[in-house]
Amino acid sequence: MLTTQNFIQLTNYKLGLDFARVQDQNDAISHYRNQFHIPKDKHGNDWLYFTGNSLGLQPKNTKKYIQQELDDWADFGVEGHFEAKNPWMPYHEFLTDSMAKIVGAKPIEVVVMNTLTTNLHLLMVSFYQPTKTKYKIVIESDAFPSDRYAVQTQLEFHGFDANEGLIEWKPRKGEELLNIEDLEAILNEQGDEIALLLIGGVNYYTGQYLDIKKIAELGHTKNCMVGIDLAHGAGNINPDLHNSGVDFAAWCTYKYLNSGPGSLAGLFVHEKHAHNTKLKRFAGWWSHNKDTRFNMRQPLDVIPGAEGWQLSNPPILSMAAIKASLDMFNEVGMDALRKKSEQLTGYFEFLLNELNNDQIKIITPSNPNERGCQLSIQVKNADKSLHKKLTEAHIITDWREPDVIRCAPVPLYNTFEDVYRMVEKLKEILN
Ligand SMILES: Cc1ncc(COP(=O)(O)O)c(C=O)c1O
Ligand SMILES: Nc1ccccc1C(=O)C[C@H](N)C(=O)O
Repeated sequence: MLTTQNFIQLTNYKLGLDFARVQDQNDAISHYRNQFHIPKDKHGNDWLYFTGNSLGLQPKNTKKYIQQELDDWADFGVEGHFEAKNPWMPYHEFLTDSMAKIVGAKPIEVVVMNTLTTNLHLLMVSFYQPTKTKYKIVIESDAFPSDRYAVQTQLEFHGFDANEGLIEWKPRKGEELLNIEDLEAILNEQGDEIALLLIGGVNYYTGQYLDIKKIAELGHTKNCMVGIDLAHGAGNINPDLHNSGVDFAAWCTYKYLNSGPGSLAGLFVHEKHAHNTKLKRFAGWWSHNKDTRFNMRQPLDVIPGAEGWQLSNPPILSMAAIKASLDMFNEVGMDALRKKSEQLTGYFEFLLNELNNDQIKIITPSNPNERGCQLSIQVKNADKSLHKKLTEAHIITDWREPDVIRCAPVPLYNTFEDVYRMVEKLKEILN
């Protein structure tokens, strides 16, 4: 596998456009790019799209999958719940096995439902059970704002002061990345007061992929519940959720899982909690035993496992888009994706380092085991003009305040040539 180190050893090799093209020719999964709509400029040239970490591109099959459900709705009305080609009553079950594979879970641990922040709240209803003395929540200091707001309002909902109850796991002074030893220190000092750790598995800003298993071990040693936000992890890295031992996790499907803007989210509850019917939860009729759901007037009989956290009958049109994407993931497999991803991002990192420009600094870890595909490029004395110039050249990255351009070469549809051209343009703008 080509890592950054390999690239550096390849000193005799011209690492320019020719190299990028050879890499693309040798890429075993390059044909998947043709299965996506790639936005184009007015001359018909493909944009260089590096924002799959915000909104993944549309698979060409998505329309067909949604059209199938529209046709079945037209043809069968309510009977589509049973008569549709993919009957709507169990539709979410068609997504479970593929989704479980993507995050390394057992099928009983996974369900697709709601949206990410909604799922985090529902999971906290069950897994944030504070007492008067053990009530604090740890998040990473630069958690995505939605997670921070969710946690603050959970604290307030339970009658605690959100400032006092929230503990931030911070990078050390002058650094951007988190150290697991610092989380350990927080737990050693305040573990008796901490009820929950809710951590972004891959940080949205730095792209740092944290050691989820270690976080779970540390949290559990102090009897804390451990939850992971996998928004930037699902479809990007292999989080091995079941073996990690985390209690719960949630993620969206519109980033690396290419399921469309605002699409439904994933939820994971570890098998060890699957049969604990005593866990508090907010329920709805979709939490209830499928065999007796339509008998009506029944006391709640919760489905074991993740499905028992569902509330409502789900939006099938959104699920159809998820199915289109997951069928592709199932075919390609996370191992092949990760393999290419490490090469593609390694190449990107190499080219950026070759620029040798002290105005820019990659803040994402250089160890492939501590990152997904995203590189976050900090720009000294930044204003947004660099990002604007890239966008004007149809190189789509995103800008995150105060000074970072996030750039995610996605192995399913980005090429080595995309990466090469992006860095060439960056060089031109910086000079
Ligand atoms: C880490 C993280 N958490 C939460 C969210 C919010 O997700 P949603 O709007 O789907 O609830 C996002 C992205 O929007 C995110 O990246
Ligand atoms: N859903 C969106 C809608 C509009 C604009 C951005 C988003 C994002 O997903 C942002 C992403 N979570 C991020 O890491 O910045």
